[in-house]
Amino acid sequence: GAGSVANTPEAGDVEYLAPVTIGGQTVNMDFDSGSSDLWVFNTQLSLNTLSGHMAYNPAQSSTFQLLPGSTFSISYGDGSGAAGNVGTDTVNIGGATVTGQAIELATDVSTSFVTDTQSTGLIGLAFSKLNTVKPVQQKTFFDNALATLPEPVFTADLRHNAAGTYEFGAIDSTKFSGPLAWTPVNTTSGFWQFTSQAFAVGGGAPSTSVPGGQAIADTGTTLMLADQSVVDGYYSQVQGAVNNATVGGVTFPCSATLPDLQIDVGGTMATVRGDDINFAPVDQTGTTCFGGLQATTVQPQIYGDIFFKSNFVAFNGGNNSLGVAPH
Ligand SMILES: O=C(CN1CCCCC1)Nc1ccc2c(c1)OCO2
Repeated sequence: GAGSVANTPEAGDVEYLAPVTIGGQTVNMDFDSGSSDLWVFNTQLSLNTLSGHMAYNPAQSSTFQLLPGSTFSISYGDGSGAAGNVGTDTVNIGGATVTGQAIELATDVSTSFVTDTQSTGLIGLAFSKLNTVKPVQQKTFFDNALATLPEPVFTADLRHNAAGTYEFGAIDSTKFSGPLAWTPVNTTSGFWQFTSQAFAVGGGAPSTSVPGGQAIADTGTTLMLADQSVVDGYYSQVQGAVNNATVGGVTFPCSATLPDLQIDVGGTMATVRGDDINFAPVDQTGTTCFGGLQATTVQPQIYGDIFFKSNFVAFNGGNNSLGVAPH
């Protein structure tokens, strides 16, 4: 059946966590449409590493089974990572249930995960070809659930400083306004990748083509990482915006009024609210603010939580497409 869980933003909308029940144990996890491993803090880790975290205890689960000789090792674009061994267990997310789901048990996690005590790990929702388990690659929760879901979809409803929803198997049309604009997804890279070739600022004239012209929908990335041409075009319309090498990106006066950004999603222009592009102050006085739109030199572009706060997104694993609508 379908499943629906509330998600909760950590302070500053840095990441969005939602409850996952693994072998009867409910833990809060980071749902990440930009990766394809489900890994958890667990009782193999040292007490220092576990301090402040919830942890999955496979010994307490009657349905856990070790996958002898299986290991995983994952590293993310921000340089963080985790590694360990692997078993299977029953996973239930708001009623959507998968038996025999690969549960990757970290025996090593990088610092940013240790300090992020609200997160018990990640649930990857990109395509299974990116899964890092060896010697036999494993499937994501969504991939395993596809055949049994009423509809082959999951949806992300992320909000600024407020609870939202992750839903599996149904599209709740009360969560967005107007029709969903559907775009085909290119699954070659293993991401939810689509064409994004133009942008406009504050309702101005659309740009011409953006180099590379590809983007991925990534709930696991906090910001919106776009081509330099988009970043330059947008912040040229923000008084006092500067590239601030000290803090590592574009900042502007917190008092600035930020224009909306219109961005191409498979031929339809989606809007990112200017308010959401004012991400956070970088100083104690709240004078200088850090932009939610930043440049990436790698391709594809990465449309993270800044994009999702203005747009409800449906991920269709039946026909490999994305549906986007304002919310
Ligand atoms: O690494 C991530 C997302 N990642 C998801 C798992 C938790 C830790 C953060 N995003 C990211 C951050 C910076 C990047 C990048 C991707 O690609 C280039 O620079």
